[in-house]
Amino acid sequence: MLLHFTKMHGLSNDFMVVDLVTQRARLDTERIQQLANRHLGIGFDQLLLVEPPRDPEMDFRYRIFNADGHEVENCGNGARCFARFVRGAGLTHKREIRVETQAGPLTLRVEEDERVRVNMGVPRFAPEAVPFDAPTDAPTHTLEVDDARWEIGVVSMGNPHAVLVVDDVDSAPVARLGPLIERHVRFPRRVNVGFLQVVSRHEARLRVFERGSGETLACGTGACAAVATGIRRGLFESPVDVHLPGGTLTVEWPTEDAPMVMIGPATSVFEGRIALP
Ligand SMILES: N[C@H](CCC[C@H](N)C(=O)O)C(=O)O
Repeated sequence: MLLHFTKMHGLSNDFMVVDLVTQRARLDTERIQQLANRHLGIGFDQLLLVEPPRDPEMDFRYRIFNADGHEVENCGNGARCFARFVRGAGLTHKREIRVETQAGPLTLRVEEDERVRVNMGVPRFAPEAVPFDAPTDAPTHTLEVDDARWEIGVVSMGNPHAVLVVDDVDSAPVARLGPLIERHVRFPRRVNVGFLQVVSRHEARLRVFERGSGETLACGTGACAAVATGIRRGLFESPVDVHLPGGTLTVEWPTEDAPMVMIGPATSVFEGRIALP
């Protein structure tokens, strides 16, 4: 069978988007790994599946798979691409779109300028919500990695994030520390790892070593995690512009019990078809 897909990106975090409302396909872990391969397949950081909702209150079901083929709870850059995809594909004409994810409901709003505003929900710091092995939800935790002790912020944006503050993201040990923290024993479901440089109270630079995909050029939930842990550590005030290698996201979090809002672009690159056995 021929599977139709659209290649998209959010600040260079790239996705294969598949409409499973009007198509049928079974994509198992091995097949997703093959499709993610940048030499032998299509190549992407994540696969996004558009499915009919199970909850009648929702417009769509939004499923996310990392390049390693495993399904995950949330993807912020993907949510923006999802919103623009379903409108571009004529699956909805709404500007405010409600989607169900593994992490719960998300509200996506396509603005007049085609940027997308995503209500990312309330960040959760309780260790059991991440999950993370720690006695309390303190603003920072000490993690022993590579014979050194690192102070990290830990938060769930639906998916797990650990955030380290560094002096300069350009020289941060992303390639060395990223994989070690991603698979650290205290994170039973692994973790996304953010390397955060504080520029001012309203500005940050960030690189993210993503769980299941490696370093990406942008990470939406990572930007939210950096702001959430940063505000809790007294480093930022809302709103915060987060500069990632692929571009800038604006993150708003007016009070600790309020939902976090992320605003940014979403871009379609090409449409394609690929033969599946
Ligand atoms: N690697 C993430 C999923 C994709 C998140 C990222 N691409 C974003 O924009 O939020 C995880 O395993 O939780």
